Amino acid sequence: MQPRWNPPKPPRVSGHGEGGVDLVMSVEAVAREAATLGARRPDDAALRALAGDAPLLSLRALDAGYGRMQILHGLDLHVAAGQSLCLIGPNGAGKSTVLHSIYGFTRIIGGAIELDGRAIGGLTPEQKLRDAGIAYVMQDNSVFPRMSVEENLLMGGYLLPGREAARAAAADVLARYPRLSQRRRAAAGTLSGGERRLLEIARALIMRPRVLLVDEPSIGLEPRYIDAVFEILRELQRDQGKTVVLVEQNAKKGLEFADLAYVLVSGQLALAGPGDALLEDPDVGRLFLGG
Ligand SMILES: Nc1ncnc2c1ncn2[C@@H]1O[C@H](COP(=O)(O)OP(=O)(O)OP(=O)(O)O)[C@@H](O)[C@H]1O
Repeated sequence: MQPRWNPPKPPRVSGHGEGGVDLVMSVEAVAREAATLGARRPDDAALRALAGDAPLLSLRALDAGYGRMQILHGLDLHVAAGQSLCLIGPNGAGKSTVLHSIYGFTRIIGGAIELDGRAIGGLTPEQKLRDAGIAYVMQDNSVFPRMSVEENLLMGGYLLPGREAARAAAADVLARYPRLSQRRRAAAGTLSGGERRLLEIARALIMRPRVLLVDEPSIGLEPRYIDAVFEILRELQRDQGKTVVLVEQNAKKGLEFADLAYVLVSGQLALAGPGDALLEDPDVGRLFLGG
């Protein structure tokens, strides 16, 4: 008889190197490398300095998880207004859990989450979105395929007071993205992969957030759309001053994009620095960039 419980697969470290080479490491190698990187972990003062000593969003010694399972262990993180920060690391390291914790999807066990120096760890996701100006773009394909582009955008405004406010916000967003505007009456399911990702980001903008949490913007996208999506995020950061915190499995793209990068291993910070510095870092190169 087949066992009903499938034993967990061993963790893999995967990255996308030059030429799209996937790097896969054994469990032992992951443990060994994690220990090496841990020795280089910056302290809180160094992390604050990376955020110009003026963080907008901070995690302080955050312990968080799901139910009884603790995933994040004493995580410190600081990002300033208008900065971008990319989380990279092995599968299962807890990168998405960081975004889930900031947005309010996890159980906070200890530590604090602060926005502008105010503790926000106790707010619900709705309060985060409506009151704190934090929006979350989830990893999975989350458009409603049978609804039009415009209707999908209106869904992003469900916390606004009344349909008219949502319509006005959707019109603002459509004015910024002609590609979506041209197709606003089309069913979202007929959009290309890149357009669907744009719609997901645009929907998160309806509430005019200050902070955008973006989970794996490049996942499932054909290579020709990936640069376009990062360009949209860059424009939001550079021209509109949004703070962007993202998780990215394509480490090279994430590091090229982000001002700051944090490497997470087993729910702990292993390494952090400017994105371009980590792009040149030999440990990061070996682990995540294919050599
Ligand atoms: N909603 C959830 N409920 C329970 N456990 C979860 C949930 N989401 C994630 N986990 C668990 O938390 C751990 C960390 O997962 P997480 O998705 O944060 O890692 P990750 O670094 O983003 O990985 P990946 O790169 O594979 O997406 C994993 O063991 C995962 O199974």
